[in-house]
Amino acid sequence: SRSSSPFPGPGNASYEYVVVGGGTAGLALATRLASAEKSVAVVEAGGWATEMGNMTTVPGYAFSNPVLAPIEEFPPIPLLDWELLSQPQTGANDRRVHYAAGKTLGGSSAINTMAYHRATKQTHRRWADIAGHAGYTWEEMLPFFVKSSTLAAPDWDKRDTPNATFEFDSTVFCTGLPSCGPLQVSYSNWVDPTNTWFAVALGAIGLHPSSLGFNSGSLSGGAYTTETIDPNSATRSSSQTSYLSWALENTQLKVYNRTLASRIVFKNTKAKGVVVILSGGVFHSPQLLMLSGIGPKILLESLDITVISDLPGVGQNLQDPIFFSVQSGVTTPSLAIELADPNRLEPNVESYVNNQAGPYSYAGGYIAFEKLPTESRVNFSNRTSSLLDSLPDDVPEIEYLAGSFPGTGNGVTTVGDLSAAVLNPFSRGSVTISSADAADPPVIDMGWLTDPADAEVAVAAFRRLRQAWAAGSLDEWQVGPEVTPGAEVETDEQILDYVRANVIQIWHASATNSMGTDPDTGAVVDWRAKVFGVDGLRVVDASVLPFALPGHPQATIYAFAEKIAASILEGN
Ligand SMILES: Cc1cc2nc3c(=O)[nH]c(=O)nc-3n(C[C@H](O)[C@H](O)[C@H](O)COP(=O)(O)OP(=O)(O)OC[C@H]3O[C@@H](n4cnc5c(N)ncnc54)[C@H](O)[C@@H]3O)c2cc1C
Repeated sequence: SRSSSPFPGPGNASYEYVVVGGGTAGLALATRLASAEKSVAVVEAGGWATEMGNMTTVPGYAFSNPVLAPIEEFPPIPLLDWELLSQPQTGANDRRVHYAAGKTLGGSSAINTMAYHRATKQTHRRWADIAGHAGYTWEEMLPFFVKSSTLAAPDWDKRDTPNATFEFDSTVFCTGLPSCGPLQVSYSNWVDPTNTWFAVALGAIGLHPSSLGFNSGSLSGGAYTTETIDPNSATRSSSQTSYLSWALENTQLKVYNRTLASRIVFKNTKAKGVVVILSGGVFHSPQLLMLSGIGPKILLESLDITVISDLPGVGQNLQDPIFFSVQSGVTTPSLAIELADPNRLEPNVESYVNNQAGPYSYAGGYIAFEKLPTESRVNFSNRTSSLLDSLPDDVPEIEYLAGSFPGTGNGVTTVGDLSAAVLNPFSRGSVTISSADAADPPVIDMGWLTDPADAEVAVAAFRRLRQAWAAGSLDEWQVGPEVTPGAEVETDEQILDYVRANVIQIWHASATNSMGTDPDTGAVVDWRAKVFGVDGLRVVDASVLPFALPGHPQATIYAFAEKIAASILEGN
């Protein structure tokens, strides 16, 4: 761990490649370019995540990190987080939401909740069609998923949960070879007992365990997820601990951290330096483009910013999957109880430190995906049905997640939480700027539930959650009536009110600089991630995904960074 940068300030140094943003994609890409003996500098606004002690390294803390607070009065954590606050969400009772975004080397990979899985085969087909390039098909992307990661099989002894064993597909990974990728992917060395129950409950409503897991191009049914956890130390694997650590030992990569990039400098329409690769993430990359004169002309002119390229799509098309839950009291042991009980502290710390196991080694467990069944769709409007029908066949509509929290009294020691995420939002948000100063935060509107189709899908998903709770398999374990929202919330209208009042983000916002073929239709970058209308500038991060990926995006963002690095090195 380091407490300060080993590198001097930028001065007049020059590089072949400058990567702006040392986050998930940025460090993966910079490492690959540096390992090919290119001169590369990374400019990162944040410092080192270890300045917050072990908050970001211990998997068991991933869900209790205060950075997750999605509320207007959130606790500031400037060493990790950009402290972004959204615009009032008109579709969610005008709430303003704190939206965590990693401000540290590693970016959001240093604060995320570590679930690792890939998208579906037809998601990649859709991406290839929109990008106008076959390089985004599953077959073409798989080598980059493999190149970025190393899989460790579950350690069944440490997991020690006989009813949570499963099959998985290791053929889509590199396992244990020296040439495997730096990102460590494994299964937690502990299982939250509540998850084993939820797996049964989801099975009872038709979401059966997948024998492949979620890394083989299919997202259907349930599985214990792979996580970005280093299996040897049971600590977080981020782009900093994996790629950057290696690069600092083995390449000439320069890192300028605690350095805020305020704009990209152009000579005519050519970015100064050989190539600038912008990797500031879904909110800051569009902000930096606009500050640099790339974006909607009318807006830029209104802020006295010289227009370099009039690209109306910059900051538009934001897609942000939402989620909400149904909760009941439960009687099983749980992560929440383990971490809250002072009597369990010593044995749990001992198990973690000496054996890399126990609750502190755990981040996330069982998740499930589905297209809503026919009976859930009967009340959909024709418009909603046809929007959903326009998605590829293998793209799930809903993700289910399980969790637990300390109890609420009245004999309830643990609250079991079943959540649903609406994966393909038809609502659109935006990122814009209110000044020409990089020190002012970007203006973020996620657009939650502003499209009625999302509201219909959310109500249907909510009813599926209740079906899972009611499926019978949870009876011996569930205590009392539903805690949240409670049985009085019954009609579609009441359910939607509850959703609007309580929905939060799952931190997977994307597509604010969408990839495509035609800037007139809102595309910002081409298939090589090159920005339209200028030279020497690419954007490589979650902002250029053409749409919200089904489920958790980090696996794809690493693979995408690998793909663009390879493409640059091939001269594309
Ligand atoms: C709380 C949370 C939980 C999540 N959980 C999961 C999960 O479990 N699984 C999953 O797959 N995905 C998860 N995600 C999503 C995933 O982590 C992100 O989509 C992904 O990490 C984004 O990568 P990126 O490269 O686009 O941006 P980031 O990793 O955010 O990197 C952007 C970097 O740019 C830097 N930067 C920005 N502006 C400037 C500037 N002006 N000057 C210098 N530097 C700048 C930032 O400090 C940051 O380091 C989660 C995200 C969050 C926030």
